[in-house]
Amino acid sequence: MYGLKTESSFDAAHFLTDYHGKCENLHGHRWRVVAILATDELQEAGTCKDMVMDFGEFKRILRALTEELDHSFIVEEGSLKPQTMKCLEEEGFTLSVMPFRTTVENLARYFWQRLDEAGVPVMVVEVYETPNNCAIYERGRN
Ligand SMILES: Nc1nc2c(c(=O)[nH]1)N=C([C@H](O)[C@H](O)COP(=O)(O)OP(=O)(O)OP(=O)(O)O)CN2
Ligand SMILES: [Zn+2]
Repeated sequence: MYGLKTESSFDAAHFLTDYHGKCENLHGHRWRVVAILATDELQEAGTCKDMVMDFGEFKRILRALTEELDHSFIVEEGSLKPQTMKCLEEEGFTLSVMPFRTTVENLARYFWQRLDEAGVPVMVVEVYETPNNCAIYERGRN
């Protein structure tokens, strides 16, 4: 088994719905996303011969995904009143609406699924919410 690992980070705001503690309040993180690809065989020919995939392409794909959320407010769909959403939009804030509670576990699954949809052989995604706290989502556990 061959593996390839890269990472990308983004800054965003969020809050946890139905959380009883400080995380129920709007706050921010610098989320660090670490992605690991895995394949049994390397590519056989061409510019990517003997590679899992080109690092440049892997980094570009992951960075594009983190860039989508960078400096946005990640909001769980339905967690704010429609008029609140309207006001935030009218104020010009960038909202990233997600169909899930914005836990680091769900964000790890989100990035795993987006990488899978991009056609890369993703095995594991780790998302660090703080330097010490990380959630992991792995192939075969979806
Ligand atoms: N299993 C999970 N637990 C928590 C999550 C989560 O996504 N999954 N998220 C949060 C909050 O988002 C919160 O921002 C993180 O809280 P905390 O660990 O307390 O982070 P701090 O940086 O504030 O830690 P301090 O040690 O207090 O500085 C909570 N739990
Ligand atoms: Zn948080």
